[in-house]
Amino acid sequence: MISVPAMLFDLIQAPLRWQVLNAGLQLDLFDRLTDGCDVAELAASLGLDQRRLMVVLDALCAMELLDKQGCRYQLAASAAPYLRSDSDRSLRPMLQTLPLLRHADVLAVLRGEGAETPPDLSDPAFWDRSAASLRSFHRGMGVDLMIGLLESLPEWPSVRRVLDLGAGSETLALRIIDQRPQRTVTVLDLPPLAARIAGAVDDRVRVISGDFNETDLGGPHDLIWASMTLYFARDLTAVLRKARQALAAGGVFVSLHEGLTRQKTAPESHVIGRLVPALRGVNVSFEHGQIATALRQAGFAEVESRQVATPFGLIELDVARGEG
Ligand SMILES: C[S@@+](CC[C@H](N)C(=O)[O-])C[C@H]1O[C@@H](n2cnc3c(N)ncnc32)[C@H](O)[C@@H]1O
Repeated sequence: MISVPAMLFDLIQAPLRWQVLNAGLQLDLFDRLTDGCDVAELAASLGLDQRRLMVVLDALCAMELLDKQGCRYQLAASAAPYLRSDSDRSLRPMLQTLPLLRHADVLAVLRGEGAETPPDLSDPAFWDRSAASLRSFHRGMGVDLMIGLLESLPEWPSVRRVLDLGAGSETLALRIIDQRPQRTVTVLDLPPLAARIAGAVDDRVRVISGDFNETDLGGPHDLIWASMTLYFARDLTAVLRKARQALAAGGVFVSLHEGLTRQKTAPESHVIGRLVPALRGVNVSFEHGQIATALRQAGFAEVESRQVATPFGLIELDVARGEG
């Protein structure tokens, strides 16, 4: 556990880390430095002062995103998959859009200064605009974790038909099918994001375009996966009941959402990550046990819940089985 003085001192540095990374993104440094480059050459090509550029490059080295050899800087091998724009696992679309939602002058927002337009998470166009960011999150970090969680289920080896509710991208569906081509995956998402997903898959993936509050979920499915999407259920129990009815006998429903504890003050990653949207009036987090309770109310006989440590914070995994 980090001491309070150490934590407070670290907070002085924390915003600078983001700003240094952001400078690197804006200047396209990570693509420019993929094969290494001399600082004088780089400064000339960017029209920047060499001394100042070196200060920023050294900071990126301190953050282990670049390597330095004399006056030559190169993108670090461990960072390259996530920071090169041409990499399958590039996190750049996420890094360039998520901060627009998460960062703000907190004091100004708290004081109600400036024209604040809250993001409208119920607007399908909002999710369509988030498509590149979601795909990048999935490819760069999310889907590895999700596949690991699916593989931890005893049912997984026998699962043939999967529904990904509020999928956000085709990435998980394609990974599931690549693992075992006999599987079929249906993804459900709002139009126009669903149309975008349909354009990125072949006939191995079925796409349902609609709102899960109203649309038929198809089926029967052996497994229904719902990750960070159930906030948009108008009646959570009703949506979960509909999901239960769309499962085959012996089917399993899996939810991955945060579960806030300590009177909604933990885990820190979620409380801080969703602070600015919450200040602007958009507060969608679930509390610990809320989904498990709704799953039981929806008629599932058995609900198993556990906390999962992820690179984006502690998340609650709820696995529901059986008829109530
Ligand atoms: C935060 S993203 C989560 C994406 C993905 N499941 C994940 O865990 O990364 C929320 C997703 O839910 C979808 N969504 C929001 N409201 C929905 C609704 N009423 N019906 C279907 N999908 C919805 C959004 O379009 C988006 O793809």
